[in-house]
Amino acid sequence: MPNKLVTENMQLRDRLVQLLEQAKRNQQIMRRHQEFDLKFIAANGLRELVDSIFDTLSESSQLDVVTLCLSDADYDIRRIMADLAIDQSEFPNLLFSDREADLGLSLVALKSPFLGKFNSAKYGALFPEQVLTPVSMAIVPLMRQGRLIGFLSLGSLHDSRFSNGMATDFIEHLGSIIAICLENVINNERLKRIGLTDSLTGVNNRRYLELRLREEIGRTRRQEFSLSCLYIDIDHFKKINDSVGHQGGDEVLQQVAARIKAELRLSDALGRFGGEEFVVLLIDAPLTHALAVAERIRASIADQPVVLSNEEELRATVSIGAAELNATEPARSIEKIASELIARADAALYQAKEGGRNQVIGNVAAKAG
Ligand SMILES: Nc1nc2c(ncn2[C@@H]2O[C@H](COP(=O)(O)OP(=O)(O)OP(=O)(O)O)[C@@H](O)[C@H]2O)c(=O)[nH]1
Repeated sequence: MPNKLVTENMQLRDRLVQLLEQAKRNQQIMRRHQEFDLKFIAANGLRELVDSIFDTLSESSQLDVVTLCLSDADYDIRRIMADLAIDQSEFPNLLFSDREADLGLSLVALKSPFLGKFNSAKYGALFPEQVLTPVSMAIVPLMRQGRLIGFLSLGSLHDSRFSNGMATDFIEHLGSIIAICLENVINNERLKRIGLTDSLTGVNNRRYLELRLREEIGRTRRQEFSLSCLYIDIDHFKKINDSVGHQGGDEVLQQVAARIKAELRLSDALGRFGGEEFVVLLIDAPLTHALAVAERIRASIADQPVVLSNEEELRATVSIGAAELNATEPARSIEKIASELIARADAALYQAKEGGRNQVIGNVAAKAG
């Protein structure tokens, strides 16, 4: 009898040790999950979130390949990435689907995680050839408010890593956190763009230009590089509206904005300042450079007719005034310096209009004074 008790006691002790170990392991897993959550939630913007999804998951979960596929039928997310100067080639594992149908039925119908062997016919779209081909995988649909916004795909070169019947709680939780964070950063970027973008032409608006000008003046003061400003106005725009209608006029505005943008560097800033007026900030550019850019813009608009959506063609021209920030500005408020720079470019524009339009004038006198 005592022997039986001793054996039972030992068995219970063993069981207790096992349970304690299990509890410790669970606690470690929980802690790791919380670390994931915190990293994703703390990501400051789209680039940081995508970086953190790939780095954190590949390293901490020892996965051989992680891909993220986002539904982007309107090209909206890719446009946001371009505006944020995020080069898509930096993220070969970030994929986009233009249409759900392109992903195949088996994927679109997936409403909860799938764990199992990799099957290229069904899931090849999520692990394209340029990325590593896994042996086993977990595919996690990313859902927001009942809508599929993409897939997170985890792949391993070991066939036992993911198999049918494994618990999916953690993976489901991971999917919902990533879906919320993605939606959040993308919506934030959309909001920023709405507040600082001109809805007709898609270029920045006046508010953005004014904020950016203040920033650039501050930088110019600290680093002593040059900053120039172009004030661009479409000539006789009232006549254009009168001849092709307001909608045709809107199309001219869009095409002029696109032609100006095509002549600028990525670091320059273009904004629609008012009706048919645009302002460009040329970063690290003295007046001579600004005049050359302005001349290219003028020619790119005057030399090619604008073709409207109804195929009607018309000639448009612009007048441009240019001014450079005076590097030896006495210490005055940034607001004052900003408004004077714009006013000097505007004064040069006035001279260009007076001089017969379709021309560029630089505010040389003001620069010297
Ligand atoms: N289609 C369209 N027209 C606009 C928009 N905003 C302003 N306008 C028009 O732009 C015209 C500007 O005319 P004005 O300021 O008289 O100048 P202009 O005819 O371009 O003549 P100059 O600048 O002297 O060469 C007005 O007829 C406005 O109604 C817009 O968003 N769309």
